[in-house]
Amino acid sequence: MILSRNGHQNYTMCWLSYKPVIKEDYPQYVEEFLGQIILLEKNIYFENAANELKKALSILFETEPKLINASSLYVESGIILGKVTNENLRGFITDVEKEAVGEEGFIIKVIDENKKKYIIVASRSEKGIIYGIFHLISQFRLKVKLKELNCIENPKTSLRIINHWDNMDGSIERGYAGKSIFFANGRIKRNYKRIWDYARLLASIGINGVVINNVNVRDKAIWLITPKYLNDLSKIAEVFRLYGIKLYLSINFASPIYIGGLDTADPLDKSVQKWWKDTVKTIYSYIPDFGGFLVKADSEFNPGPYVYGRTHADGANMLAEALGPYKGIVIWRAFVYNCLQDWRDTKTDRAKAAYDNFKPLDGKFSENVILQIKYGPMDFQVREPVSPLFGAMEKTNQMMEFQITQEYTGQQIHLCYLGTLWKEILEFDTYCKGKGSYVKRIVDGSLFGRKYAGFAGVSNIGDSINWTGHDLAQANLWTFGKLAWDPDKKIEDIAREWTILTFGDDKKVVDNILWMLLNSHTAYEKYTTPLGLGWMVNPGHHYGPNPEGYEYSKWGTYHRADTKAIGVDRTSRGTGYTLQYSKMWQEIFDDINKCPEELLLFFHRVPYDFKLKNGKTLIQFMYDSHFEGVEMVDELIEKWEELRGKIDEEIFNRVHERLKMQKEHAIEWRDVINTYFYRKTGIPDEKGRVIYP
Ligand SMILES: CO[C@H]1[C@H](O)[C@@H](O)[C@H](O)O[C@@H]1C(=O)O
Repeated sequence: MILSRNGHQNYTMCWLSYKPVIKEDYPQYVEEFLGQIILLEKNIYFENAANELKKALSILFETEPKLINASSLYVESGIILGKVTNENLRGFITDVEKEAVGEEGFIIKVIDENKKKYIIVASRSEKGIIYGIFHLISQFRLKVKLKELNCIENPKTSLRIINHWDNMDGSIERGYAGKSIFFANGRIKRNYKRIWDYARLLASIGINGVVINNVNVRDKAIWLITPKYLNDLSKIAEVFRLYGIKLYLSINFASPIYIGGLDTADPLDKSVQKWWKDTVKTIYSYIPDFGGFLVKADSEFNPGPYVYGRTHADGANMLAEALGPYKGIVIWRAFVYNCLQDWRDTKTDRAKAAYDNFKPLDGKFSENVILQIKYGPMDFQVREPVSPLFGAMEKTNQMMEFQITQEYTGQQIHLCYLGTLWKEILEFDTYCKGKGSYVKRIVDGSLFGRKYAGFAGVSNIGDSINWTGHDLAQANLWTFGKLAWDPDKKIEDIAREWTILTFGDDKKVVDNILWMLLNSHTAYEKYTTPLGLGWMVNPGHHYGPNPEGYEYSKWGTYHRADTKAIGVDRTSRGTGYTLQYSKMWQEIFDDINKCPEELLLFFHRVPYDFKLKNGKTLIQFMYDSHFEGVEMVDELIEKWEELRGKIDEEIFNRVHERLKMQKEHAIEWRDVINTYFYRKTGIPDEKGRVIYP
């Protein structure tokens, strides 16, 4: 539902757009249990959670539940909010249950006795209660039965952070949903209402941290860590805090030079160390629960410790020491590679860079440093193997970096649901400690017993009416949060829940949208760069096909197609990239017949007449894949058109428009890529379809 244009709110609330439930559909517990909200704790976090609940109930069930601040339980029914340790809950929550609720977790427990009818939502701390309340609200909306409300939930990961690549002029690097909600014209915006609603959206999916500025920290953004901006930042932090979310900032490693007037940023220099300590102290005087720094160092022209002949551990640990006393953390990105390569150099392999730079530093990072690693070794392509760093650094805290914004996956013009890909990544078994060494167990910290671990997602939101440009791209944000909370959750369930909460539970609506989501990544992969090929995009903005767009440039992303073969030999006989994996995967990836086919061209140089598993030649597979991909877009459009009249008209039309653009651009991909291969090889399509000469 779009809210008033001339009024206050000109944006939707995505999956939090509550609609009244029709009376006949009211669950039987509405009358008996939802008459009042009983607040057992007196603090703003619990009060805020109670207000969220009250607001939701009043829309969903047209009730006006009374809000009772109580120090004892004198009423006989209602929803109770309290801490698990609250005296009044003794007798209702067992010791075992109490123990099972962690720092950010919650329990929902139904008491259905003769005289007592309670739904208890209890958390250990101020942080967990908002998660519990949002969970309960969504259970109501999903029409979950009374008995099934009982649950204990704890996030499996400690860090669930959104990374904004927002610049202070209001632009967003790789943003496809409008302008920044945080910055404009070199200043911090004061639109707390939108930030408030953003905090609500994030808390409802379990996010607990947000980095609001771009990792490329330039110009004015370098000064965000100074009193010039800290006052305004503290206001933003205050809004987020209410929803259990900590504020983090990206920093420029050379700040001591830019801001401090020093002539070095050498991490081992005493004056540099002191400068950072003073700066951090000032930050915490404004924002007492400041999360910490995110750092892109020695990467794509950003300064870093290499400039001074120091290691990344030297750099990260210096900052960690400054932040440590305040429980702050340093999130250090592993996206470090040579971006001044020469295409004639076939020895350097960009895929090897992260491992080569960081593996030797395992065990050298301080306790409050976390290495943030992109899911694959290159750069968020439609398909890449899992980065070999996962599993290779037993003594280092690690985080998974996913790109929610669709830089290489259709820029929110194309529907490309990323949950299916992310799930595959998380389920990958690295074998680093034998069978069962899943990526999800590395990034939740359990495999190596790390306290700090988790997920970072590059934001796909902006100030557009629906936050994400493409309405269905909201599903990517939702899914990121849900997977970060619990990487074991089934992806179909995550997608289904989003669909119902966003569009209602009409069977056709749910079936069709679910099909669209779950098949869209496959479609995109088929009509763009299948088999692990990747890239082939227009340089700079990265939208649309350009087979040799990056082929002779400095960025090191070559596919090296000639008239006979395509792909890079990354086996132990080639660049040696496969040697970065555990023995078992080395052998599989090394062998062209065992290598998972969807990654074939990532690992191997393959002749066009090579026979794939289904008997097709590589070239014929390429042609077929591109035609099939476009046909799948036709199906996406069909599925959507069947929902006309069942979906809010404005949203329907917006998505419809984008799907039509997707079709047009998918055709362009198909024709440009197929033509490229036809020209290279001279081999015609055996089905005789039109491939442009
Ligand atoms: C923020 O810079 C981005 C850059 O825009 C993007 O094209 C590249 O993929 O990755 C960089 C990174 O992840 O640092």
